[in-house]
Amino acid sequence: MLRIGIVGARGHVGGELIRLLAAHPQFELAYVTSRELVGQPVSAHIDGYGGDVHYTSPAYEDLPELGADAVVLALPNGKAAHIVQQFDDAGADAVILDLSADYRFDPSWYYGLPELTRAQYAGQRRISNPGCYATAMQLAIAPMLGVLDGPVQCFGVSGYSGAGTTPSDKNNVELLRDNLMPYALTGHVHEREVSKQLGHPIEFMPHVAPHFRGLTITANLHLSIPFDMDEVLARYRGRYADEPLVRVQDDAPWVSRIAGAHHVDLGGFTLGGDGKRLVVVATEDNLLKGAATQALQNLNMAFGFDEFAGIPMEDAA
Ligand SMILES: NC(=O)C1=CN([C@@H]2O[C@H](COP(=O)(O)OP(=O)(O)OC[C@H]3O[C@@H](n4cnc5c(N)ncnc54)[C@H](OP(=O)(O)O)[C@@H]3O)[C@@H](O)[C@H]2O)C=CC1
Ligand SMILES: CC(=O)N[C@@H](CCC(=O)OP(=O)(O)O)C(=O)O
Repeated sequence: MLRIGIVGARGHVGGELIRLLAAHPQFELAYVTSRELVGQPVSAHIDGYGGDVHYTSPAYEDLPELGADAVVLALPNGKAAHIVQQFDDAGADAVILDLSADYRFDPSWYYGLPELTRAQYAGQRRISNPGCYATAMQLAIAPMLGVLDGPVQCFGVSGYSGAGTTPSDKNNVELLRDNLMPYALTGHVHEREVSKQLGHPIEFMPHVAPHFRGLTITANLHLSIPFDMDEVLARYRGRYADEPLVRVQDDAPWVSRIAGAHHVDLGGFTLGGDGKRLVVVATEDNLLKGAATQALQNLNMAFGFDEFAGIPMEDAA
């Protein structure tokens, strides 16, 4: 068994990753850290986890000595560099997978959105996991690259688990009740992330809603040549035909149906009258394909396992 450490395991994403790793045939938990839950059994906090691992809170300087084969950083943005430095200083060769935005713009790290980037995986030991909205946006837009005319507009709505556990307006259930909260309407980090990764400008307008998990992206694509619906569907179905975690459907997907699922749904394809404006809807569980499930795909790849090992495959609706 390969041993995986999770730094920041109290969080929403860390919790999902604990569940996935505990059920994985080739991985086991080396350690899970939380300052707040130190000493407590993981089984008291994670439904369905029956192991005997307890939360610990080692000094970051001591992490390289703990001997995990891979370390997952599930901390808020801005915390990763100091930890990476400890591994560099110790000459420790563990795989490091960072869930935050800290290394998504660093070309020396592999950017792991496997459906779009796995051909670029060449044994890198440093892996940056994409943002949740950024995953959905890239999968929704990628099949039309090359026939886009101008920026793509993306209207996003996320459940409040996307805002993490550190208290803020965006995860305050009182402020969110009966509400839709717009934020970062230009310049969100995922706008820059998607524009860079696709090599095409996108304009992203995020909102947070009262539900807990799951996000919707409605993408508005202006096209350089007219398309009919059969051509659009052929592009999407062809591109994702062999991808178990990307499903293409005719109807617009609903966020209420994606919570707890490991894949992304794409659908609701609608063309304007001249065939040169396309609207596409994507839904995704931000904590799963938007974070933990994608991290597991990347860890599987890093250790040469089947990319989908340990990922539950739901039946298509
Ligand atoms: N939530 C989501 O939908 C997604 C999140 N991500 C990214 O994944 C990472 C984790 O997200 P999420 O689980 O939501 O975050 P949470 O806020 O839920 O959890 C953060 C974790 O980090 C620890 N932590 C919090 N503040 C600090 C601090 N100042 N210094 C050190 N440790 C701290 C917490 O544990 P403790 O305080 O007990 O030590 C906790 O374990 C983030 O980088 C996020 O951007 C990526 C995609 C989707
Ligand atoms: C609702 C909400 O606040 N969502 C987060 C996105 C979560 C995520 O994927 O953020 P990272 O890029 O930090 O990993 C946000 O907009 O920043």
